[in-house]
Amino acid sequence: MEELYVIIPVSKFKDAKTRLSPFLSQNERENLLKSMLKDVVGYLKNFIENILIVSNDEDVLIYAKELGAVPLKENENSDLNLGLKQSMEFLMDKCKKVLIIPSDIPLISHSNIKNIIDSSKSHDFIISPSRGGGTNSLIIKPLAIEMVFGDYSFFKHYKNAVKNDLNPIIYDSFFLSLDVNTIEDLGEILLHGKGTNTEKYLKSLDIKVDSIHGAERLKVFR
Ligand SMILES: Nc1nc2c(ncn2[C@@H]2O[C@H](COP(=O)(O)OP(=O)(O)OP(=O)(O)O)[C@@H](O)[C@H]2O)c(=O)[nH]1
Ligand SMILES: C[C@H](OP(=O)(O)O)C(=O)O
Repeated sequence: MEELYVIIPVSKFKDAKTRLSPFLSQNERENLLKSMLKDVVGYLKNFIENILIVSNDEDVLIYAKELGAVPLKENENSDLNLGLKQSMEFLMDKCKKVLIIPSDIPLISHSNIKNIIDSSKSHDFIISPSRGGGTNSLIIKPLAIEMVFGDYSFFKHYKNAVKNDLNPIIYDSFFLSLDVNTIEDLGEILLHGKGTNTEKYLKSLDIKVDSIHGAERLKVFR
């Protein structure tokens, strides 16, 4: 039985990063998701071979195989939380713990994810917050708690861990907290993501970033 398996949930390419429309076209959003996924899987492969990608999109599953991940076809009429539940049911008898990581955190390569992986040997619940109250990494025993990704999921997951006496640990990381959802987030990747596939792709679109210290920190334009 493996110590740890990574689960990466990925939406349909055509539904990728809807909050970046119309700044990015549908094709550009699909390519952005592919670049981010390549960064996430490529970095994790330095530390762990067992990576499962769950999706309802056959093209995502083909891409998963190209990246050296195990593809899992999501059940029909599913969603993010049900897809994660299905993945953990599939892995129940294959690994002791799972590391759930979203596809949209390309700065993971600048984080120290190895700390979390090493800590998972002695802790059963390790969670990293995303900005806006979400969850950007989660180590648990399969099905230890209900998956409630969505609004304020970090607090809900943490509260559930306390209720179930799982002794939750919070792993705070700027780079892990930065999931790409808004145009301004693209600016953060251009600033901090030097050398990532995602930064290269954004530069290929001639997207630029300026510091403005206004209503938002960064102005992102093309
Ligand atoms: N398997 C699966 N993954 C999903 C689903 N919905 C979102 N995801 C993935 O879950 C992670 C977090 O999702 P979000 O941050 O909401 O990303 P998103 O849905 O692509 O972005 P928006 O369209 O802007 O909400 C990302 O890796 C998504 O690709 C789903 O229904 N099934
Ligand atoms: C899925 C959700 O991501 P967000 O929409 O907060 O980026 C979450 O982290 O629970």
